[in-house]
Amino acid sequence: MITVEHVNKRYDDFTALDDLNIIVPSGSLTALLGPSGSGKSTLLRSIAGLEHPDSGTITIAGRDITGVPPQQRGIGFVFQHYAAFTHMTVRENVAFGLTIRKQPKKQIAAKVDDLLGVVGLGGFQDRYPAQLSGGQRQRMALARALAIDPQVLLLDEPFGALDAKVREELRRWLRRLHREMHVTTVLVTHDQREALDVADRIAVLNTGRIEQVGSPADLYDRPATDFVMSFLGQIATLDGHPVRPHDIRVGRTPEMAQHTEPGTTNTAQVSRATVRRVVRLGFEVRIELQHADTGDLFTAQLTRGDAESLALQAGDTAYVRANRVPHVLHSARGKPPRPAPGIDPGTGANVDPPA
Ligand SMILES: Nc1ncnc2c1ncn2[C@@H]1O[C@H](COP(=O)(O)OP(=O)(O)OP(=O)(O)O)[C@@H](O)[C@H]1O
Repeated sequence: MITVEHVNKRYDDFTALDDLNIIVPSGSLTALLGPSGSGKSTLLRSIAGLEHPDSGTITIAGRDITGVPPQQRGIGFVFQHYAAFTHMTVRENVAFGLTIRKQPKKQIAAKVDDLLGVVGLGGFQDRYPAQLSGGQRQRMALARALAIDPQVLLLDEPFGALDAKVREELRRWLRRLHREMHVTTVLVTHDQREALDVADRIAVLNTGRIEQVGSPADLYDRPATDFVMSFLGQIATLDGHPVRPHDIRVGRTPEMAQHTEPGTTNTAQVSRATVRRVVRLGFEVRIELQHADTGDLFTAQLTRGDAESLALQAGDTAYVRANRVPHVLHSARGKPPRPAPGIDPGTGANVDPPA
């Protein structure tokens, strides 16, 4: 478990971390998610020992590491642009941390072969970094970070420089790797989709503070603040209520839009709108609509099947209704948070109920 308590970090008169508290449970894959400049990297680098907080404490597995040098913290670190040793082979790069720790050669060779297999680079051991693709280089970086059996793995936008398809593959791969190895992992990302895809816990940062920590479903369905709600996924406003685009029911008639899922109640009203544009994106279809009464523009997201059976086109009239409105726990930061079950009112962190 990593605990960060009352950590402050200023750069001149700029506050990068503002009395920040977070608990990262052992074995979790926690994403630090937030807009640019919210302090994600500063927090990660403080855990790594590459930045020194002005005040506060950081512990790993109960040990206060606040003043401990990075190499003695038991951490593996991977950056967006991995600084590989270009004159060393993949094998030598991965072995580096073990070689400088003067482990027996045979043991190192066995460990490195094992890790290269784990990251899917078996057979690439004699190549040089320049002979690898960007995705392969990042996997080599992961193998190198894992070689020292770290207690904690810290990843700073590790796939940020790669194209979308490779990123997606590596996310899936990271998820699997984490399932197999259970190393407590903290991943910095500004990409909400990446956080939702990969992490089992997400901490949303804003201006150097944690807005909320919880499972992806917690944050998505029960955002603690407006900021979390708007940051995690798109939000449309329908009749004054925030609603996720895929929670808008669209019909050709008021009755179709009125339909309520069995077992749910819904008091939202049906509104009339005009279809402005229909955008097909893979299996999803986005329908851009304009509210007939207010003139507001908003987007509904449908599956391709639903969209095809509706066959709406630009200019058509549609009827819409919010199927489900996210429940924001407290509407703005700074107001005393209403303690909700499972939320620590002091830190905003989610507290798992005792087993
Ligand atoms: N060495 C530094 N000197 C001065 N200001 C810094 C320094 N490092 C970071 N900052 C500032 O602290 C703030 C937080 O930076 P940080 O890199 O932690 O943000 P981030 O959330 O990781 O952003 P990004 O997603 O853009 O990397 C930023 O406004 C940044 O300009």
